[in-house]
Amino acid sequence: MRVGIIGYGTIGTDVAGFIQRGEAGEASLAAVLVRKGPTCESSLAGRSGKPLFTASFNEFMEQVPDLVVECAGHAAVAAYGERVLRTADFMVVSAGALADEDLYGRLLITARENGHRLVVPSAAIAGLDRIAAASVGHMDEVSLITRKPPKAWIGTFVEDKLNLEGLTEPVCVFEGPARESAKLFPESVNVSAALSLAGIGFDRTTVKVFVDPGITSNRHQVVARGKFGELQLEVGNTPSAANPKTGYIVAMSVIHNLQKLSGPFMIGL
Ligand SMILES: NC(=O)C1=CN([C@@H]2O[C@H](COP(=O)(O)OP(=O)(O)OC[C@H]3O[C@@H](n4cnc5c(N)ncnc54)[C@H](O)[C@@H]3O)[C@@H](O)[C@H]2O)C=CC1
Ligand SMILES: O=C([O-])CC(=O)C(=O)O
Repeated sequence: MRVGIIGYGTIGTDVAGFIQRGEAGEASLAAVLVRKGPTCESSLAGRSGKPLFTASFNEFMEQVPDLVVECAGHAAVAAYGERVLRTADFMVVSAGALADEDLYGRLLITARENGHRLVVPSAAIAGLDRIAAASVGHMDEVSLITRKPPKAWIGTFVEDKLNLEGLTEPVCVFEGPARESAKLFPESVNVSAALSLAGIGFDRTTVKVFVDPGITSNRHQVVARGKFGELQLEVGNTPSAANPKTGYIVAMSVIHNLQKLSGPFMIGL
């Protein structure tokens, strides 16, 4: 399976490294779409030889990837999604982009018409297998509480509202439906979108977001109730050194999905 990556930041670099070290099953790395490009990173050699680094989307797609992994943010999903799905499967890490109903609808139609798939990995959250199965029946509630340390909010609008360095207590910076949280925190609460897509949708999934000076990991608590029974879980993701908003687990989850999609055995669906 030939893979293309859009975005060579924190997640994209990790994903490329895992693939080149042979850790992504049968997947090989065909090309990386960067914003300004070809860079010195074109020296990234490994299992797939040297993948093409390019800033040209056409050149990128000419490498004929079977699957494109988006690791570049909401705008990239909107800019490239339909064009990717005409010729390849599309794995969307920036799942919050799909809170735009119109975009989500167009991506699904394009995928269906062209025989490709839109794939959302679990990424920073857990339990989507159970939530998705549970949503086959009636569900009463799916809720999420996301908490991240102050440094994870640097560079977001939260920085303008709070003195991040001076916080001594957790502060709730959002409470409402997932459709709003996914749009309001494009780099930080994509988990609310993945949870919504797995379960009862963006409007019924409820979300609270906290800046919490008392923690060192990025924490996501999920509660769900319905005909299936109930689920309560909490994950604590180690923040990446390169970007404290993002947990290392995100790239690992992408790699696990590449293993599933390219190989003979699937688990954790
Ligand atoms: N689903 C989930 O659980 C999570 C999703 N995310 C999403 O993943 C995105 C990426 O996260 P990081 O790698 O930590 O961010 P990052 O800021 O370290 O890297 C993003 C990279 O994408 C590049 N880029 C942006 N637009 C591009 C374009 N049009 N073409 C090519 N490259 C482009 C940037 O130059 C940058 O190098 C976040 O913005 C967020 O939306 C992040 C963490 C968890
Ligand atoms: O990595 C995390 O813990 C979650 C994250 O940034 C997101 O959902 O966008």
